[in-house]
Amino acid sequence: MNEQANTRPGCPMAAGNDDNAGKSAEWHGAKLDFKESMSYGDYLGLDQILSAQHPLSPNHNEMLFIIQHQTSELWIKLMLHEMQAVRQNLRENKLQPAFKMLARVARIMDQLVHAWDVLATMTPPEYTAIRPYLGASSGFQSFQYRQLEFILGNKNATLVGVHEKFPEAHAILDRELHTPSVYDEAVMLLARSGFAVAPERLARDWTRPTEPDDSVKAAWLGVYQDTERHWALYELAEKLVDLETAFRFWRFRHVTTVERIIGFKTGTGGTSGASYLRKMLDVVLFPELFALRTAL
Ligand code: HEM
Ligand SMILES: N[C@@H](CC(=O)c1ccccc1NC=O)C(=O)O
Repeated sequence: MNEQANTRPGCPMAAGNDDNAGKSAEWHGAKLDFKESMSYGDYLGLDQILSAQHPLSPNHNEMLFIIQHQTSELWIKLMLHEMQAVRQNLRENKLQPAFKMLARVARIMDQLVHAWDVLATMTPPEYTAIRPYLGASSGFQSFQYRQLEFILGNKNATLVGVHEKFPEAHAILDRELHTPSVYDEAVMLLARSGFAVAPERLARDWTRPTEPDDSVKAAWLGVYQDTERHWALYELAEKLVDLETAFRFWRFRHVTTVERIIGFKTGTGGTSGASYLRKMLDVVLFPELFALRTAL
């Protein structure tokens, strides 16, 4: 008798099978009784995660829409966790751990870029059936996404107000707005490494988005002109460029997927929709790292 067939959990042949009579359930030595100890689902909080999908429409495709966003939010949560640690490591001049985390964040972003392929299986009529149920909700109100933009330096004080309804999220975002970004920390590291960064750049208004600075450009140029001497800063610069490149692809896939699904309709969040998202393609997170390349 094939052991695999008759001892598979839930296999009707297992129940009452003579080979198993009188024996307690067994499967390749695996622990099967979790009445008293922590199981997979307990550890991962799957009760909460898997009971958090509440489609509002009768449309089959809404489950895809919900899960696509929920998984994106989970990955954004991890990116924030990593980027906060990157910022702290840069402050402490610990570059090696920061490199590992930056590489991880870039790979997560790549994964989110490819995730658009799944959502793009949803056609305009399929989405049109769901859209009326979304009301005024929009990804524009994603608090974690806004925090990610802020930690990367794309600050925007006006958008913090969106989260006033949720004091905890609002406080976190407001703190992030006032905190130097990961890129600001990289610039401070350049200064600590002996590069002449303008004092105004080192004590700027942190609530403003990153603006290109000639002294920072000259410093990064110095790094790229003598990579042997400044290897760690060179590696940091390239990791940041990797991350920004992945983020640019994400923005591009967002706008092209949106154009494919809703064309040029106004967004549920109140913006012009695809045209607004196209403008966001002009955002440059780490301006000097791209500008210096022309001078090499
Ligand atoms: C059918 C799919 C989607 C459509 C039609 C769509 C549409 C839009 C539109 C029109 C906007 C502009 C804001 C507005 O007025 O609503 C927007 C913003 C946004 N969406 Fe989506 N979106 C889709 C999927 C996603 C997914 C999967 C995510 C991932 C989390 C996402 C995240 C965001 C974010 C973060 C913003 C704000 C961007 C910014 O302010 O720069 N969207 N989306
Ligand atoms: N802004 C989208 C709606 C939308 O995409 C959305 C709505 C609720 C939750 C997440 C969403 N995704 C990204 O914006 C629209 O205008 O159709």
